[in-house]
Amino acid sequence: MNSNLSEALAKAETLVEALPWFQEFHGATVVVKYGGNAMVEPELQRAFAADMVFLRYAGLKPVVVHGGGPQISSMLDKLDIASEFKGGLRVTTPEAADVVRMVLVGQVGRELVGLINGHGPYAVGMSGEDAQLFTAKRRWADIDGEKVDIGRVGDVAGVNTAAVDDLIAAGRIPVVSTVALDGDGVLYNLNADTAAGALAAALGARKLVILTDVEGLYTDWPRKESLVSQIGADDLAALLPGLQSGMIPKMEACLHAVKGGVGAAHVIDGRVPHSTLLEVFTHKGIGTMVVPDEQ
Ligand SMILES: Nc1ncnc2c1ncn2[C@@H]1O[C@H](COP(=O)(O)OP(=O)(O)O)[C@@H](O)[C@H]1O
Ligand SMILES: CC(=O)N[C@@H](CCC(=O)OP(=O)(O)O)C(=O)O
Repeated sequence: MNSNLSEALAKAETLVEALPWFQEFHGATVVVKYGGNAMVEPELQRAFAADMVFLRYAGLKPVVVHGGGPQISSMLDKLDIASEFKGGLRVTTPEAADVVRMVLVGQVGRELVGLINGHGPYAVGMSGEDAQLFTAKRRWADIDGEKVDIGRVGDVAGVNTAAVDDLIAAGRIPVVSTVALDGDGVLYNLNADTAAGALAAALGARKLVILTDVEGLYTDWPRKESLVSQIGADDLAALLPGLQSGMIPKMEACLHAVKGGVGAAHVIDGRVPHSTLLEVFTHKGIGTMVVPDEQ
């Protein structure tokens, strides 16, 4: 067999390997959370945008929720506004909340919408404020069992999926920026993992996929051998109090999603190009998978 033909056959095998997953996930809603740390390379952003369009053409219904922590930090630095994290959440003054909205809605969200729409008229950006997608309520950080005031940081008090449902029904790819108002119209900064978990549960999504800058969850961070490939909801709940920094909202979101009826929640390495496709369409998947307890 000549080398051109064997190369072509290898490609055909890759496509055929994906067939069961195309069948399994046809018509399924998948919420993909794209973390700010996984979008620092332009090439990775382009690959991510192509993957979302691929999912759509493969018959899935992707909904993107994006972060932008590093991008917010860099804008706050430029504006000389101090910022720190407590329990994985940014302490947010009213002034910082305006910057968070400006960066997430006006910059990061726009860039992703533009990249996806390089492939056709699919992406529509929206903020948690639009059509009351999210209603916020004040959130405190939990530091060693103590409630700590972190300002304008919101938890999700309610999700109204109507506008997202409309966009999905029209064949669009919603791209969600995670700021929201409370009942009095006060602006809150929602952690993007938290918002993605809540949205996945409210939509009855089949999967939540969280792209970050690490291979997955380590039970004993950063010991390499402690990387978890699969964990049940109860075991994860037992592990949560011992987790640190950015992993806290991520794993809380996974737990919230699977407890809320989502089939599985994954934390995967967004530094790997096309990691979402590898997760959805290959036998082994990648990263850490959180499953409901009955599995
Ligand atoms: N147990 C853990 N397992 C994996 N990563 C961890 C763990 N504890 C802390 N981390 C840190 O969490 C980071 C991911 O969170 P974060 O920086 O908030 O990412 P993102 O911008 O994708 O939301 C990793 O880069 C890693 O440094
Ligand atoms: C309350 C809180 O921490 N909000 C986050 C919102 C952005 C985010 O979650 O971005 P990543 O997904 O890139 O971490 C922040 O201000 O950084």
